[in-house]
Amino acid sequence: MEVKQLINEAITARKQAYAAYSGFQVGAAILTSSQKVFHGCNIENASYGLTNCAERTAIFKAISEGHKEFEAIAIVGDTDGPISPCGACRQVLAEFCKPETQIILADLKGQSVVTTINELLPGYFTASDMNK
Ligand SMILES: O=c1ccn([C@H]2C[C@H](O)[C@@H](CO)O2)c(=O)[nH]1
Ligand SMILES: [Zn+2]
Repeated sequence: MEVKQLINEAITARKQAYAAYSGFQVGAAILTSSQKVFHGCNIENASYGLTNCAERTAIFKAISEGHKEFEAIAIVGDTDGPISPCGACRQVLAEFCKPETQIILADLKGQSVVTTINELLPGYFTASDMNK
């Protein structure tokens, strides 16, 4: 699947955003190694800290349906230039992205960048860091 196609899937997913407090809608689409696409949007809460970002929604949906291998994820918001995932999402991405998994960040104006987890969160904490 083309980068542009996955961005379009994320743009479609964004329409489902529940952004009652920030008014900032985000969409995500994750492509599994079996070429299946799962969608996600941000889901806010009156207790603000309980908000789930779009990319985590997409990842959790895929994981909960038995898909753990990912080729790419696209994340889209109405930013000036590619959206920047929050720290919590970077750590969740680190759990499930391979070094070569394409992390596609985009805005609505056609600007995008393809990056990797090592670029987004260098030195991230991982399971193999634990002596046990
Ligand atoms: O990469 C991002 C950045 C922000 N948000 C959401 C969280 C919150 O609902 C709103 C404003 O931060 O945007 C995402 O879903 N993904
Ligand atoms: Zn986030």
